[in-house]
Amino acid sequence: MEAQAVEREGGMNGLEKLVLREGGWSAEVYLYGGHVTSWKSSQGEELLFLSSKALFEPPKAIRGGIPICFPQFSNLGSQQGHGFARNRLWALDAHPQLDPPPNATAAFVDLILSPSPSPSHDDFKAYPHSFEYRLRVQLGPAGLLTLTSRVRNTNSDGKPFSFTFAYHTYFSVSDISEVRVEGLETLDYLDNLQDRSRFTEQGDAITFEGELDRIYLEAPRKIAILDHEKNRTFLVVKDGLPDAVVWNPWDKKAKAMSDFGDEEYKHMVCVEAAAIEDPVTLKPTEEWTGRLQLSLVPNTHVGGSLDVPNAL
Ligand SMILES: O=P(O)(O)OC[C@H]1O[C@@H](O)[C@H](O)[C@@H](O)[C@@H]1O
Repeated sequence: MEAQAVEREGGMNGLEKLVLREGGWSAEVYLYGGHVTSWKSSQGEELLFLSSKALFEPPKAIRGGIPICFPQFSNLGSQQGHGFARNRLWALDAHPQLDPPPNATAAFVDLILSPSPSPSHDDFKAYPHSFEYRLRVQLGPAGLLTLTSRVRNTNSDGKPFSFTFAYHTYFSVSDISEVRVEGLETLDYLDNLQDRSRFTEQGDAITFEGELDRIYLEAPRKIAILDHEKNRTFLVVKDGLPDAVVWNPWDKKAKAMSDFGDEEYKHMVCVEAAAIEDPVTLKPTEEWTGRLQLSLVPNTHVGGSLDVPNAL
């Protein structure tokens, strides 16, 4: 369903996108991947990182914005890396099952990942389950960007299924060496650069001096990304998503990625709200909801009094 402040436009390479506008802010969502590629402040400043080399060429995932990793995070299973949702064409959801937001000024769009394909389709062979995946992207007052994912098991064979998941958000930052991620201190993490061995975070914040690729376990609901140079903080609020991934490829890996500029690692950081260590398991008719809320606040530490909208 499209609210009034939403327009359908042609995007890169003829791929369709939806543009949400609210109070001078805007966000863009491609049907390809159900992928948010832009979130701009009322000053017109882009807040998400999108690579200048992003391809917008199916079946390659778009490098930047907010890819959706489903039904598998990374290579944790037999699926393609980060699952198939980010490189499928989603559709507008004609029958959204969420009520319109109570705030009448919010712009929102409801998408659905095409219902499970026939048994002969490669996706079904890789993930032989019937599901409905509905995504609402909403832009509210003061630019609050909310992504709500709802996955329902529609298997008629009585079988449960499991998945891992991440909102793989790429944030735009002025200079990665000046960035602090707060809220993950003292947590256990799995280090993707060391065979996912388990460690405990020792620092009082995460800072970046080289490649970093970690899955923080049972992370708190709020995580802050402080950008000193810009004097601003991104606030990530997650519900239904216990874990958090922090990733920066740094110079060597940046050079090895064909859809990423050699120097672009300096201006991005991924902080991903995720469900990884304990996969989500749904019995038939059961539904899971995972919600991500992004907002921008003046430089604030995560312990401070931040205005966080209600939980699920
Ligand atoms: O290149 P991809 O498939 O988009 O993945 C990018 C990165 O995604 C992160 O979530 C992973 O932790 C990294 O290991 C990975 O390199």
